[in-house]
Amino acid sequence: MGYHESEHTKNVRDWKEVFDFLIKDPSFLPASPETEDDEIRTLSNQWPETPPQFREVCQTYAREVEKLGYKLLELISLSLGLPSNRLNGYFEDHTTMMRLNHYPPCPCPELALGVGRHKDAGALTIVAQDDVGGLQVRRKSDEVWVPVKPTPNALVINVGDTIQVWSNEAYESVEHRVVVNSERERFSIPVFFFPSHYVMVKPLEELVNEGNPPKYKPYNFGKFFVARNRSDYKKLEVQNIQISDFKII
Ligand SMILES: O=C(O)CCC(=O)C(=O)O
Ligand SMILES: [Fe+2]
Repeated sequence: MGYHESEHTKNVRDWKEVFDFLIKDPSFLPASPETEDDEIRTLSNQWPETPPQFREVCQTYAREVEKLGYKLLELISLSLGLPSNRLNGYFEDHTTMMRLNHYPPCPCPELALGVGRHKDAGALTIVAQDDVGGLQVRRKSDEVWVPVKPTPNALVINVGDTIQVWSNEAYESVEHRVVVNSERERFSIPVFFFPSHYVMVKPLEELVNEGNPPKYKPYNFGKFFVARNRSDYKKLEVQNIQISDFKII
C-alpha cells in the first residue's frame, strides 16, 4: 500500500497517480487467485515522512467515513427488510481502503481516461471529489455516459458488486469511468468498503425463495478481489473477472 501510478482498467493504463492506504493496518488477502492456494498475504501501509500531518489527517478522515459507511450498510439492510446489523459480520476483518486520486491535465483527453469503465468490486464506495468534474455513470436505459456533477460538500455513494449479489439484484452496481481534461488537474478521494477476505459472497438467504431464486453462485471475496486486481497492474489478453461470471442463468 502506498504511492503508485500504473494502474490499468480493462487492460488500458489509467491517466492518474494514487496513494492508497488500508483503514485496518495490517489487512489480509489471499496471496493468489488460485482456489487451491490457501496462502494469505499481509498488506500494510507505507506512509511518507512528509508532510508531517499527512498520516494523521488521512486517518482522521478515514475514521469518519468508516462510520458513515456502517450507517449506510445499516440503512441498506433495513431497506431490504433485514435487521440493521445484518451485514456487519462480513466486515470484521475488512480490507477497506482509502485512495487519494490525482488526475493530471492530459494533452490528448480524447485518447485517455482517468479510470476506464468499471464497476467497483466491494460493497460501497464513498467518494469526495473536487469541483473539476470528470466522473461519469452509464445510464442503463440508453447506455449514455452521464456526468456526476460536483456538488460542494456532498459525497458520491456508489453501490458495488458485493451489494448487488447480497441483495440478489435489488440493488445494482453502476458502471462508471473518469474522463480527463487538458486544462485542470482533478483530485478525488474514494473509500472502498471491502468485506473480510474469507467471506463467501452470495444472495442473502432471507431474500431468496422459490419465486426469487438466487441469481449468483457463492464466491470467495478475497479470491475474486485478487483476481480482479491482478489485471489492474498489467495488461492481459482477456477481460478481468466480473460477478457475471458467477451468475446463474
Ligand atoms: O475519481 C473518481 O471520482 C472515482 C474513481 C473510481 O471510480 C475508482 O477509483 O474506482
Ligand atoms: Fe470506481
